[in-house]
Amino acid sequence: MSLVITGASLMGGPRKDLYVDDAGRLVGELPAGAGRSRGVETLDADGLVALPGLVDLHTHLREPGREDAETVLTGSRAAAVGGYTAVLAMANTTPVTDTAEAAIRVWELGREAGLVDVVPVGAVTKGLAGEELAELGLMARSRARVRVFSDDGRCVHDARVMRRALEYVKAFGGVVSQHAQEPTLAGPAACCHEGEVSGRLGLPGWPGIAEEVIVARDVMLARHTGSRVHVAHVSTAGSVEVVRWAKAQGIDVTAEVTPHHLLLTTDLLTTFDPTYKVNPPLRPEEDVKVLREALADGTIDAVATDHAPHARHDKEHAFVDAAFGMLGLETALSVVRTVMDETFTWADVARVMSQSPARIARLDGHGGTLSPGEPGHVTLVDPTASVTVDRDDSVSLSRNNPWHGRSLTSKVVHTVYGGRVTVRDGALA
Ligand SMILES: NC(=O)N[C@@H](CC(=O)O)C(=O)O
Repeated sequence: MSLVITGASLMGGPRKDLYVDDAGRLVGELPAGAGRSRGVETLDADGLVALPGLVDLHTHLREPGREDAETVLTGSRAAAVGGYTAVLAMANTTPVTDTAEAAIRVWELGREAGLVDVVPVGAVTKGLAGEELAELGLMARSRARVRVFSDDGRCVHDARVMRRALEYVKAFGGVVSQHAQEPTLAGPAACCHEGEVSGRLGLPGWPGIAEEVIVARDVMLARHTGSRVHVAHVSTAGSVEVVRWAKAQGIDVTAEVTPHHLLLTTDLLTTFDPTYKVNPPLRPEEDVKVLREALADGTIDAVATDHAPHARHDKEHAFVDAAFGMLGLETALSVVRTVMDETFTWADVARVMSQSPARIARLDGHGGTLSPGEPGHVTLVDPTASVTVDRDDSVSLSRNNPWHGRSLTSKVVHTVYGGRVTVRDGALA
């Protein structure tokens, strides 16, 4: 059945009706009101902003291995509620996604869930051990069409392995997404940002320089190999400086920032609440300010959630012992809208949360522009809503939600995936 989305403002521009045909493709814009007479399913979007379906470059779905924290199905639900129509599922599952079979399995689970495109990320190295390259070519050529490779959770710290990986993925337009954390500078005990607060609280810290030296090394390796590198969850002003320099040299580098690194700061450590323990750690206000500026000026290409669900028994520990990570899929758009000022337009939101991530991941069928011929993936947002986050409202299996109790601006109301309404009035359809 075809669908008409009526009265939405396209990326904050003029109000139009959007028509999705029965093959799930955007047919084109109709003048407002024209859709109502066509005798097809109608989705009322009066007063809402229409964005191309959001794409998350960095999601942890936990299946296989930790289905008590999240599954492909529950993570897909959280994604849809957050306005996403595609997520890249990180490889640090048990077993690790380091073979074509493992990648196909995740991809199939995503198809079964049927709520978003679940695109597996392949590990760079076998078992994330950082030594031997995983089956990069087989994963790329498989039905799962893997294009993004990452040992996320661990850094590909061996420069020789990183160089090989970059050379290898070049052959099929792949990219290495690096978790930049130099392991001798950020030792195994490090649990938060190294600085004044960690010193005062006596917590072992991980300094910004541990990220920056890897980013600097990797952009040089990308230049040397003529290949493409992506910096996952950039968290410091120094990393931004390196990325800005590298882009100016024409080096093929892209970068993402998480919603939490755009708002939350190191001071939250004083609560000793392990909800705020995340990797890379929350940084000081000075870094947050630079990250926002870099997102606005395009130095940082994308917002990616790093949605990292954890079961209670892994999170509810003393700060030093708790697992790293926080939820993000359901709140990402509202956080971005809350932290970025009015000069950051809806077209900018579409760029950093849909268009650029789709381009970086070489995703088929996520054009990110709502143009005719693109698949009917549409996110409809109420720009005036204010929501107070309640962690128990989540459709994720986990509750490690750092936004609990906070008021955020704007809210995803409906999500349309391939012409099918997956979320209506904020709830799964
Ligand atoms: N981002 C996180 O804090 N956690 C991630 C992996 C990681 O440590 O990067 C996870 O898988 O839980």
